[in-house]
Order: sequence, then C-alpha cells, then structure tokens
Amino acid sequence: MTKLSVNINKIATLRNARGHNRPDVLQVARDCERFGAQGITVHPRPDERHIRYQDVRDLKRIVTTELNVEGNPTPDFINLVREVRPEQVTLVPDAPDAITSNAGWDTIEHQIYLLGVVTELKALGCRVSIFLDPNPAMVKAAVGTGTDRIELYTEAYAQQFHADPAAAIAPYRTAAILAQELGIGLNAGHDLDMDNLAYLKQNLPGLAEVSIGHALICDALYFGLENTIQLYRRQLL
Ligand SMILES: CC(=O)[C@@H](O)[C@H](O)COP(=O)(O)O
Ligand SMILES: NCC(=O)COP(=O)(O)O
Repeated sequence: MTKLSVNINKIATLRNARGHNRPDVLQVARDCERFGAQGITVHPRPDERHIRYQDVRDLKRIVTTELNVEGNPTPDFINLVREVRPEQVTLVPDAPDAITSNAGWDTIEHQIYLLGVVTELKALGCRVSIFLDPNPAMVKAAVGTGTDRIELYTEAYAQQFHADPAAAIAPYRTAAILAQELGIGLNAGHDLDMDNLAYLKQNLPGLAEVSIGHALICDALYFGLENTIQLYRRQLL
C-alpha cells in the first residue's frame, strides 16, 4: 500500500496572508485525516513563510496518523525535531532563499554529515528519509548514511510526464528497484498531481508514501478537500 501524506504548507500560506488564524492549520490537518489522509507533511522554512515552527509543535499534539517534517537540518531545524520528535523527518538540502525544493542530496559528498544527522534523528525515534534525485550513484551512497528511506524528488518526472511518460518514469523505476535491492524504503514527492500519480504508483515497486501539497490544495479549490483527498487516494490503489 502506498500512503498519502497531505502537505499543508499552502494552508499556512493562506493563513499568513492575513495575520489571523483563518484557515486554521490545525483544524485542516484534523480534517485531512478525517477525509482519508494517512499522514500530514509540513516543511517549515527558515523564514517561516508558510509553516511556522510553532505549527510543528502544535501539529505533533493533534496529528493521529503520522507527522512528516521536511527540511534542511540546520541547528534550528534539528532543535525543533529534538523537541517535537515527529514520526518521520525528511532531510532536504534546500537553500534558505529557495522558492521551493529544487534538488536532492549529493549522498557521496555529504555522506559523513548525513550519517551524523540520521544517527541522531533515529536515536530520537524518528524514521528518516533523504530527498534524492533518481540517480543510482546517489541511491547506493544513501545506504552509507543509515537512512531508513529515500524520497525521490519527482519534479523532473512531473515535467516530462505529459510529453513522454515512459521516458519520464524510467530513471525513477531504476532507482526504485535499486532501493528495494539495497533494503531502503521508498517515498516520492514534489509536483505530483491527479494526472501523474497513478502512473508513478504503477511503475515504482515498493512505493511506501507520497507527500503531495501544491496540486492537491489547488484541486481542493474546485472539488473540495474531502473529495480531492479521496480522488488522490484512489490513484494509489
Ligand atoms: C521536499 C519537497 O519536495 C517540497 O516539495 C516541499 O515540501 C514543498 O515545499 P514548499 O511548499 O515550500 O514549496
Ligand atoms: N515532499 C513533497 C511534498 O511534501 C509536497 O510537494 P508538492 O506537492 O507541494 O510539490
């Protein structure tokens, strides 16, 4: 089974536009779970432009599925994770000024650093996932970091999907099979949507979880949050 973790960053973007508490990020997280989300993902960025560190603390109290916290393991981020201890931490090498995540880790160059971070987070009881491009050398080197899972960065897949789905999925399928052979769990995310999700699921063996935010929240404007979560879940059957 592939789980759907709903990324609620964009709910916080909307809330922050007015400085009040509408929409209420915590209530939306509860409702996402009630509507079928099997996890809640957030990516607090250093400028707190959407999810704030306090949101992460509050979400940990109310999320009943799994809380997945994504981010670059800066000292502030690590301190937050030490305090909150989410079920899963996804390490993403994003620059503070990046508009959104735009690359996976170089697990060869940063292997020793990642090993230290992963070891600490696992000792806290968190499952750890490392955001990666579908590059076999990076998947192989991820083993040396001790990570539980990798999250394949799917922007390139999403971009190529409509023009040539077979070519778009090929490197991801190779990476997924390799991860399985190496005994690493597999997640995927970024720019997944209602069009490209089922094909991804069908072609990636062992896909444990997808985290989806931007497109899902956009679709919810038209279809409503409950219908949209159910529609996305159906793509994963
Ligand atoms: C790690 C990842 O892929 C991101 O997609 C992310 O969580 C989205 O972040 P933004 O909502 O800030 O674009
Ligand atoms: N890890 C990816 C994620 O949480 C959501 O990415 P997106 O759907 O907002 O592109």
